[in-house]
Amino acid sequence: MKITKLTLYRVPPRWMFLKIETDEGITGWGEPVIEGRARTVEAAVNELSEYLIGQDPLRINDLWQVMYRGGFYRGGAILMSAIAGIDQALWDIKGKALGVPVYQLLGGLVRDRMKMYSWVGGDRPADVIDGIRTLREIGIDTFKMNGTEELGIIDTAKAVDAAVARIAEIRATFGSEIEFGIDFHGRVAAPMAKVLLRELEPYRPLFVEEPVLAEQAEYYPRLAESTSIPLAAGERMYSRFEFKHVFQAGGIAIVQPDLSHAGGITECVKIAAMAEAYDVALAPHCPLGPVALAACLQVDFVSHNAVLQEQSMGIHYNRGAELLDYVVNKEDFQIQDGYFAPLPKPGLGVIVDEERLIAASKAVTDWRNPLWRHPDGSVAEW
Ligand SMILES: O=C(O)[C@H](O)[C@@H](O)[C@@H](O)[C@H](O)CO
Ligand SMILES: [Mg+2]
Repeated sequence: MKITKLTLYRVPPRWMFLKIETDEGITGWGEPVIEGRARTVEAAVNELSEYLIGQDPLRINDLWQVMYRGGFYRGGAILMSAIAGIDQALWDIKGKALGVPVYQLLGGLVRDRMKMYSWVGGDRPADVIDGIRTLREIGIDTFKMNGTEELGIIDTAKAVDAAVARIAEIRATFGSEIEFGIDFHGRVAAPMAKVLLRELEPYRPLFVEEPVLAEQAEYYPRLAESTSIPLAAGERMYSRFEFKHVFQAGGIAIVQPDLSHAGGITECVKIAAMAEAYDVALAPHCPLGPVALAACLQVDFVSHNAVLQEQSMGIHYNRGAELLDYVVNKEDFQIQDGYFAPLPKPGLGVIVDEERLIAASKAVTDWRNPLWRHPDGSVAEW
């Protein structure tokens, strides 16, 4: 079998789909994208396609090494997201060629269903109580929300009180009937992370995510010493070679590699295995589309240490399209009592509505994350 063509579709809300065609008529889909830099990843995928056209798509490991090691400069968000989407599509092709879901190619199921969580509260966390109440009606009992708005390197007791009051209200309203993670989203600097973690301790969040920016990872073990709240990170780490430092230093209880940013299935199964060796849980990051989610689920169902799966249904970014809008087999992604079932179809398990993609790609705009500023006019972490 040989790869014949790569086609990219940038579509609302902020996703990009990659179709890889072969000379045997089997097509694979991937979702290579960096939210807000889709055109940059598009260029990277087009450059990498030079190594792929004419090659055997079943030699995923070799193609991965060529894409990673073939360039003198490697790693980082753009190149690893381009590799990730291509890798997803190659696994999709392989599963379809052999007539089995990808999880079968990775050793089979370690669980019968996978726990998921939903976002509530939006960019500036608000209305989380109503959001939780609505989602509980469809059986979802695990949530994530942003912990704060903009926060200074050193900020006020008032800002801390606002962040804590929101969480206190959740526990006061729902008790321990629900669970929730709090995403600091990299908005919190190390000094304030310590303060917030201490103040949030009594409310026992399931985890605090990105307690500081990935580039401040050396603080993870120190912050972990100061709290019993499990710390989570990983969406802005892009390969085993970044995660290994986090595993060695300790402090992170849950790693969250993004299947569309950290080199794809080939890389993320390796990260999952490394995490297991360090007794670290896996909770793949996935605020993106259905192909990214399908790739996550394929890894979840073969990883003993997978504990939670993010998905973007109802997320505040999905303006212009919802998670399953481009999916034909929507029924396979149905959530039952807060869990996903294994995707039954060959490959990644998602049947893409290409006609819908083509139409949507004609009206796509370039999504950008907000540029926030502090009251003094300096740039704030979003
Ligand atoms: O946890 C999450 O989903 C992420 O922090 C998410 O909010 C960001 O990755 C966002 O997609 C960046 O544009
Ligand atoms: Mg996050």
